[in-house]
Amino acid sequence: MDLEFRNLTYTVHSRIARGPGKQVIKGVSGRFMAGQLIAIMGPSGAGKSSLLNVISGYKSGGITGELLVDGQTRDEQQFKRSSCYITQEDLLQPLLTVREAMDVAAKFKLPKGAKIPSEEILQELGLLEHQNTKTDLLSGGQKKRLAIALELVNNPPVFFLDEPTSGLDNVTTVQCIKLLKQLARQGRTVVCTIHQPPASLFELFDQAYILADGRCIYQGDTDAMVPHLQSVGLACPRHHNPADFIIEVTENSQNITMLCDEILNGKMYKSAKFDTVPSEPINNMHLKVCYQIEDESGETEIVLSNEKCTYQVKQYNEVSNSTTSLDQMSRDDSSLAWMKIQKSTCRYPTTNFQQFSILLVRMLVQISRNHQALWIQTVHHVMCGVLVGLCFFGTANDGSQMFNHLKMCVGLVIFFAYTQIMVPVLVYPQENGCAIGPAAIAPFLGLAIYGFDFAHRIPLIMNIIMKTSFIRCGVVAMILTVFGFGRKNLDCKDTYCHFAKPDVLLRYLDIENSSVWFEILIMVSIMVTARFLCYMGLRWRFTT
Ligand SMILES: Nc1ncnc2c1ncn2[C@@H]1O[C@H](COP(=O)(O)OP(=O)(O)OP(=O)(O)O)[C@@H](O)[C@H]1O
Repeated sequence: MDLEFRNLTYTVHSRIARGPGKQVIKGVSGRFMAGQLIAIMGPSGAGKSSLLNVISGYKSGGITGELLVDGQTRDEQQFKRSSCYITQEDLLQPLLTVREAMDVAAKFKLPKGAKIPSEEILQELGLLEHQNTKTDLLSGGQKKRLAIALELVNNPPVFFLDEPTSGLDNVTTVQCIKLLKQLARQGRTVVCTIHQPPASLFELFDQAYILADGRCIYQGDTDAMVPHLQSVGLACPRHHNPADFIIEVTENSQNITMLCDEILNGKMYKSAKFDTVPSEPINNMHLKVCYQIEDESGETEIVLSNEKCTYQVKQYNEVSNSTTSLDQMSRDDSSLAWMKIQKSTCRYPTTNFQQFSILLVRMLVQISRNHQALWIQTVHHVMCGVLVGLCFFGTANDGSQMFNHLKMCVGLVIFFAYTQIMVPVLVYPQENGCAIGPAAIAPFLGLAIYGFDFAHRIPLIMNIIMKTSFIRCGVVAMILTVFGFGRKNLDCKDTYCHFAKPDVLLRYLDIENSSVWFEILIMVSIMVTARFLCYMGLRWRFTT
């Protein structure tokens, strides 16, 4: 799949300060060809990650310019399904083995019944012997290879990688880049950002795309870069790393302008291979993905390589509203075939329910293996149970202890609310946002205990606001459970116990007309609304 972009700009807007925004990518053009390993390089802050995010479709807001695939304006949805993005941090699921992680990815990405290619891919990427190792115990290089293996499950023709070598030692870095080169040689377009690679690594790349201050200062074959720099009067000293040299020259802003003008901000491509015969694709890795068509009569097999491939797709007949299976024994280019399959299926291979089930099973497996969290929960619950029991021992039926009864109900609900939040805080203290949960609960805690001693005087509007506190709903439901349902009068050892009759307490708290089920309904509604808002927030994040 050949990627192209023309006059691309990307502007970011500050969420705090108003204004025209900052242009991070400034009208660059370029093309990345199938079968090539491409390095996006440049000094820190040049816009490498931003460019990668824009051309991969990871960012879609604040962009102007044209994005093309195989010479045609691209369909963003389809392109996203034809490409993958591997982030700098390896986002691997902890507590799963390598094999399990592969199988989960395959279940997500391949239709039911399709052959799961986990073993084949692990074998090719040298991870088969580690298939029973937990992902968090892998070395940096193995993690990176697993991240690539997970994407290879559905064999997309375009790979984007953000700094794939960061945190790896020299040997592992070379292995990683050689693997990417192998993937590229099989017909994929592999684009990655990289920080000043050593000369030996730099020459492994086919194409370099160098950015400085959001502008393109070089685009072309890696081995054409030094001659190009020399031709514009910037001779790279002998034995000097060309990748370091071009970054060094960007310290002078006049050089940036001159180089940007020379390469027409990416419209020009410098090649050193006009006279050479294109190298034969290395095809020593046969990665196949089988897409099972619904009626199981035809199985589509795509071998992503520079070889031609055969495939069989179902076609939708708009006139008769039916689908017919067409034997398209095509000799198309494999990436074209990939796109056709995506077009013919027009939806994700797994239904929403299947995705939910896969995630649920994965989560349960992870919870059951998270011994630390399970121990924390067990010890925490047992200790709190014993302490609460000791504090309120022998007072359950004592009519003079009304305020202690209320304290117990409030304490238990808060205990359950905070327990759920504290486990992730204790287990993953370094995760972003883990402090937000406990902090966000504080106002609801205030609303939960507000006005217990002047319940009848709380204005209606405040009553409605208090209903938004799920902790209060929990407290009210617990009080109604303990003192409602026709509970008999409590014992009274004093001369007079005002709250010995449970009905008096419920009336005093102004909850005699509430029901446990109504409070539960409100809690469920709050839960559904919160999850819906999270879902909408995530959707919004993914579409901008
Ligand atoms: N959302 C944003 N808001 C404000 N500024 C941004 C935003 N995204 C990027 N920038 C700015 O755009 C410029 C380019 O950022 P980018 O991360 O693309 O650079 P980079 O070349 O990848 O840098 P590095 O190599 O250090 O990771 C930086 O000056 C950065 O501060």
